Amino acid sequence: MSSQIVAQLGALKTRYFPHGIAPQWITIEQQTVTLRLPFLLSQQGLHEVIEAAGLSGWQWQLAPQIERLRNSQPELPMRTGNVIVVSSGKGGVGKSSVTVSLAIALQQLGARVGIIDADIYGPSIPTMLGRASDSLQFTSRNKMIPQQVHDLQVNSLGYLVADKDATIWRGPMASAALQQLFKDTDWPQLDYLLVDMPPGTGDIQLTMAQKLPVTGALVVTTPQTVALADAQKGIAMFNKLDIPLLGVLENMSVYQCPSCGHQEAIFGDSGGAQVAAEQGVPLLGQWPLFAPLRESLDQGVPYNRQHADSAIAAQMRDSAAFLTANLYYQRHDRV
Ligand SMILES: Nc1ncnc2c1ncn2[C@@H]1O[C@H](COP(=O)(O)OP(=O)(O)OP(=O)(O)O)[C@@H](O)[C@H]1O
Repeated sequence: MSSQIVAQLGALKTRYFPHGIAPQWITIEQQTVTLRLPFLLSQQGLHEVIEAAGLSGWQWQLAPQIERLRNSQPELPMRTGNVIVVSSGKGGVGKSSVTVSLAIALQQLGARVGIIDADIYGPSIPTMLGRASDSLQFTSRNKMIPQQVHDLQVNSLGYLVADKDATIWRGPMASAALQQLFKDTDWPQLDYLLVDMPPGTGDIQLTMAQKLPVTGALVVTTPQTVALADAQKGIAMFNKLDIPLLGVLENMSVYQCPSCGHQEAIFGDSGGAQVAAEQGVPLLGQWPLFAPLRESLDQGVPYNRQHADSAIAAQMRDSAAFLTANLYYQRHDRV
């Protein structure tokens, strides 16, 4: 029976498992199938697998064993796990909100997660996570101790300099500051480290991306035409740097009324999906413009942390899990 299930799962072709599930990821004991995947899987993803394999009579369990993948600078010592840069061609599309929400979602799925806030134009992560006025502590060896907020490990330019000081920095200073946040922080063992980059695709972003050991990148956009053109520039930038593009996340896809749940495509329809299709990269998700999301971030408690059981929090976990699967498939064949 076990070998039959392993064969059935191996032959599956789903969104998450374009090549099926490898036999070494599956353990079967009594009536329980355990998936020890090298990336994360959401409940929705697991449900898809169970349905597609026709194995709903079994107990299922996820025990992820996240793999540390090759990055753009393999010679650097790595405690920080897989480094994922979050970028946007255009400001204000919700890059920082997406970074925070994805970090919470990854952590809810069982990963150890850190965030570097390198947005020199407005390091907003400390505000979104609360405790913005906390100052950094240092180890006896003068390394920065990351802030521990909502079970995430965080360091931000916002903890180091006043907003207005960082905004006038030029490329080399911004790049040096990012490297310092990366190298001079006493990061614990992490599975994923998300880097909130400054918006845009100019020299600053290019240099910053080149100096980090990057495992993969994602581009955040809204469905607006102007944001889409900028998203394409972002994709081109990562292609030029030979950094795997993990996908496009369409934020503020539709306006969702907090009272009745009605959805309205006020910024246009599925633009992010079109860009993803044109560029041949995955669409990681289409998140609604949802006022309670902004309100909770303004109060320093991310919405999906506060409402972990909500439909939006589940959608965010699905995007986060899909991101990790794409990261694995893009990097694994070259490890
Ligand atoms: N899906 C959403 N629903 C509601 N509000 C959102 C959503 N995404 C982002 N926002 C809000 O929009 C504003 C801008 O978002 P955010 O600061 O994350 O954008 P950004 O792209 O990082 O901006 P910047 O270019 O300044 O770095 C914030 O007030 C945020 O709370």
